[in-house]
Amino acid sequence: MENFCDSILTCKESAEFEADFFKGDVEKELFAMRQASKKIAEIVLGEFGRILEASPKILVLSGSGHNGGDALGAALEILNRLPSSKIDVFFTDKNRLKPNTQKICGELFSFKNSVFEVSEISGEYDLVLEGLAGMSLKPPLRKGLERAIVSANALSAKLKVSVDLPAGMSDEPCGAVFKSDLCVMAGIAKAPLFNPENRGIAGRLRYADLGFLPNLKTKKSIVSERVLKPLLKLRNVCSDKRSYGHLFVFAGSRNYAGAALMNVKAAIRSGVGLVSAFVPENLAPSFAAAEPAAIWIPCPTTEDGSLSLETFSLFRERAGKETAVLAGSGLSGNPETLALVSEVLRHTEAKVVLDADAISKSVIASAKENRTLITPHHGEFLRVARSVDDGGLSDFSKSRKIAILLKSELSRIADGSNFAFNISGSPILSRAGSGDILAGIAGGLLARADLDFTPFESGCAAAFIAGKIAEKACLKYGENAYSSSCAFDFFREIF
Ligand SMILES: NC(=O)C1=CN([C@@H]2O[C@H](COP(=O)(O)OP(=O)(O)OC[C@H]3O[C@@H](n4cnc5c(N)ncnc54)[C@H](O)[C@@H]3O)[C@@H](O)[C@H]2O)[C@H](O)CC1
Repeated sequence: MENFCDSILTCKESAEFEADFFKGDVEKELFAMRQASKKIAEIVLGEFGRILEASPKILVLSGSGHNGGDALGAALEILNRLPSSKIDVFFTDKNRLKPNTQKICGELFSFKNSVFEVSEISGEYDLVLEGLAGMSLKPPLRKGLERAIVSANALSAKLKVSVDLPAGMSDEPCGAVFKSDLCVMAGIAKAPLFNPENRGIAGRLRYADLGFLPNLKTKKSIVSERVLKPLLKLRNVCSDKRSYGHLFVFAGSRNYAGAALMNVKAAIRSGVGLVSAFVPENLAPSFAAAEPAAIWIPCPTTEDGSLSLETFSLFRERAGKETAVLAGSGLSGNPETLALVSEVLRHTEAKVVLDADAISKSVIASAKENRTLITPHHGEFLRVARSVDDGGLSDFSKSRKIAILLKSELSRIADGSNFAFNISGSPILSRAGSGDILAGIAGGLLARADLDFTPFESGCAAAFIAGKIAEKACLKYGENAYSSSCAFDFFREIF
């Protein structure tokens, strides 16, 4: 199994690793700093250029460490790409800049008509790049830094970006913390960003992989874009649809019809060879018109319009062909429908994804060990588990031997041996339909015989892909004027 995750280290571990890796080699450090600066600028302009002006007014907040150098370097990169930018720079201690920070600072200030030093943090900016302090911050905060953080938090700006981690955030609480909209972790993903008490402070998290951190097996990790590698391979020329697996979907009901269609469309676009969807009989014709590539199986329903237990015989006629089963999206909590899902689980040898209503104690009791992924949001998870904290997630996955993709603004994937955060995506996903698409991707990937993903891997890949689709969709639609059904246009841009 390829490792699809990158390590998370504490600030202390990161500082120790970097000290050992760079061994004070200033040229090597400068190279890393330029790479970090470039990646930060690329993320800022690539993803958020849409909300900045063509001539942005930028404030750089620089400490004397390398964090400051990265922020100054990012401003320099932005200036090179948007030459009419106006840049103000505030230093906490200009006389003590580290040599590389000093060097980048000199390069930035050589643009005399565009770059100015300011002695206080005030005014209005399009973009704030905060590099006041990073992983080497030692509590308690000195007064100057604390004042700078407080003033920066009071500033009005379209986008506040913290470099590596927000100033004031560290392994231990230090007091004031810079509040950002975006945080670009440089070289190493830092643990404080993932502590529950810090969630939300740093805004959207992104990772600038500088390629110097080897794969260290850490307790917690972030999903890496390497997860896409198997999906970017050319398909085998001597293959047919069966080579890519067959997903059986049990989804939709009278009140939640669209969920089934979302599941199926997402699964098909995840590359699975065949999808058979068991849906309420009255919905099948319109679904077939909307997605003719799927096999729509009209199924008998209960009085309230959800799949009835009689559907089981339709499954039995086809059983054995499925390489994965996806059940639950829009299915309703009707006990008869849940009994159907339990019965299907008892009679399939395939891997399983359970979503939404199918995340119930009775259904999970029928799931086979090490073959199941559940995709709950917090409320759904609390129906079957005691706690949504990291420990609760690990304990549940370990004791039940199932993988969990717990959806939230920072989704977590665990399977008892592995624990990963997914950082792709944005609040554009906080709308109806996102979960159905996510479950469809997870089901589609899990069914793909050619990939042979574990439930944990398919959870990681699905969360990462759904997030990346959201990032691409934002560029076209912004975060508001968007519908989940537009997501299908963006699969091709990801893999
Ligand atoms: N190691 C490298 O060569 C590279 C690292 N990169 C990234 O740079 C930052 C870390 O840089 P570092 O210089 O180690 O630390 P900081 O920028 O966090 O500097 C700390 C900063 O804060 C001041 N400070 C410390 N404690 C306090 C306090 N209690 N109150 C006030 N101020 C405090 C200290 O004086 C410094 O000014 C990290 O992101 C790395 O990944 C580059 O990307 C590449 C090269």
